[in-house]
Amino acid sequence: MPKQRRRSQREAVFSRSSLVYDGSGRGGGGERAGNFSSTEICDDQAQMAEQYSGQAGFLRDGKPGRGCLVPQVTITSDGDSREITAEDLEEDEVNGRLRRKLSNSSISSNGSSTVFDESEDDILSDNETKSKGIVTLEHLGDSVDSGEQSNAWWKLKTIVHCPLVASQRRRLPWVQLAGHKGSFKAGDEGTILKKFSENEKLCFERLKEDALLSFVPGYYGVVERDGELFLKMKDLLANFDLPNVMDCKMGVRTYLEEELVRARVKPKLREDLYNKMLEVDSEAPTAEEKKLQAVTKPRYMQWRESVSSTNTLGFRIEGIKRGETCNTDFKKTRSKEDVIQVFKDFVEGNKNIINSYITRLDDIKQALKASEFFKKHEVIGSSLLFIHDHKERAEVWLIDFGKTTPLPDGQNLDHYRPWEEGNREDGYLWGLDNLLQTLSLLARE
Ligand SMILES: O=P(O)(O)O[C@H]1[C@H](O)[C@@H](OP(=O)(O)O)[C@H](OP(=O)(O)O)[C@@H](OP(=O)(O)O)[C@H]1O
Ligand SMILES: Nc1ncnc2c1ncn2[C@@H]1O[C@H](COP(=O)(O)OP(=O)(O)O)[C@@H](O)[C@H]1O
Repeated sequence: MPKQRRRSQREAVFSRSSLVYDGSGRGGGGERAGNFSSTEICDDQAQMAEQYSGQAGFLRDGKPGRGCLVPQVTITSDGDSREITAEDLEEDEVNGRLRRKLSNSSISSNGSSTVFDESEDDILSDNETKSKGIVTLEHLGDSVDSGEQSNAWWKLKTIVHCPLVASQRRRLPWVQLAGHKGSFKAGDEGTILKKFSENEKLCFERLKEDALLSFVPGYYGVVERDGELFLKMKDLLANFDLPNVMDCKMGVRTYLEEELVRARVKPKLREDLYNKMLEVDSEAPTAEEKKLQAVTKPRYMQWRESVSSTNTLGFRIEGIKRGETCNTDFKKTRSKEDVIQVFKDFVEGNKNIINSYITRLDDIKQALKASEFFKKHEVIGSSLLFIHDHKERAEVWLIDFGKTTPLPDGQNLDHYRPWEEGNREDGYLWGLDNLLQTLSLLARE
């Protein structure tokens, strides 16, 4: 059946369905629950199921967790839809600057890749599918330094026979463990260009004066290439020799509250996300979703959070490049034990590297606590990028501020409190504590 027709049929079915918050915890973030307080990482599934069913939010450090329900956007055949209000629409406008980020679509990203299995077409295409790991960045020939317009992007790969300086050659190929394929281009020496997002640009600008400055990639402004805008930033891999890289997405929530509202107000059924869900677990979609062959984005994101360690630990592993192999198949890496094993493999049991990572994460924690930026922003979908090499050099950086959004004047987050819709908490520091605790366990093994 033609794609277009399939879509309109789905929409017809969907208009009779509704998006409701059922609070049941079915298939989504129901495991992220409250009324729990512990100094331990919470990864015991039975305990989780018992204590958290249908609720959200938990704390460590002995603070009492406040129970709250995870607002879900699942599809049911009957129930009430929320009406669109003028306020909703206004909010939609205000948040329009995030639209580019929110309207990206992607397809599957499971499995691993090596330097050699990225097809030419994939490399050349700019269709914003998900990146699988090792990619070859397009490069803008000579004018990349100047900030001037250029005629066309070329791929570095196509010019490897030309006399390149060593650092350019070493940067081939580049590593992109998460995000959308085609989002990055090669910049001049030691820099990369990321597709422009107004929101991310504002974050980089605000971070210039902030305590976090030395933990985020150097930012060198907006550049235009071939009619497209990019954010120019430091390539964190540039000074490493054959770096090993890990991307850890931070926080207990990976979608903006705005996305939840949008999905209620103007539900968009996504076949690509349904298919990504099926690839991981054919039983995950509800009967209704199976009928529709589609899910909403928040439903997909909540499900991703529940099957990975996002809900239970406040962070999850997105991808790893070790040696010449990339692996982005960590969607079901959920328990503390599994996470420890992945870290152990990543550093090949090297305690010096683990200890360097712990020291750096401790510094990051102190900087986060001192940061005015952090206090005043909801940090969603941001990652910690771990990089080390065979010389035992090890660094951690904060990356991806595409969905980091400022709070209204006067509102602050503590990044520990459980999330309830409206409070905009992200669980970042709770996740960081769990990450530190996980690495400490590994260091003591
Ligand atoms: O990791 P998988 O399971 O593939 O899911 C992806 C990631 O969550 C992306 O976040 P990130 O870019 O941080 O990796 C997200 O992009 P957003 O950041 O735009 O939300 C994608 O949303 P869509 O692009 O809407 O599909 C979503 O499909
Ligand atoms: N400054 C950087 N230096 C080196 N690698 C980076 C840098 N920024 C991003 N990356 C790589 O690109 C991937 C995706 O980056 P990210 O900013 O999260 O993109 P997106 O906004 O599309 O999700 C990361 O997992 C990492 O591998």
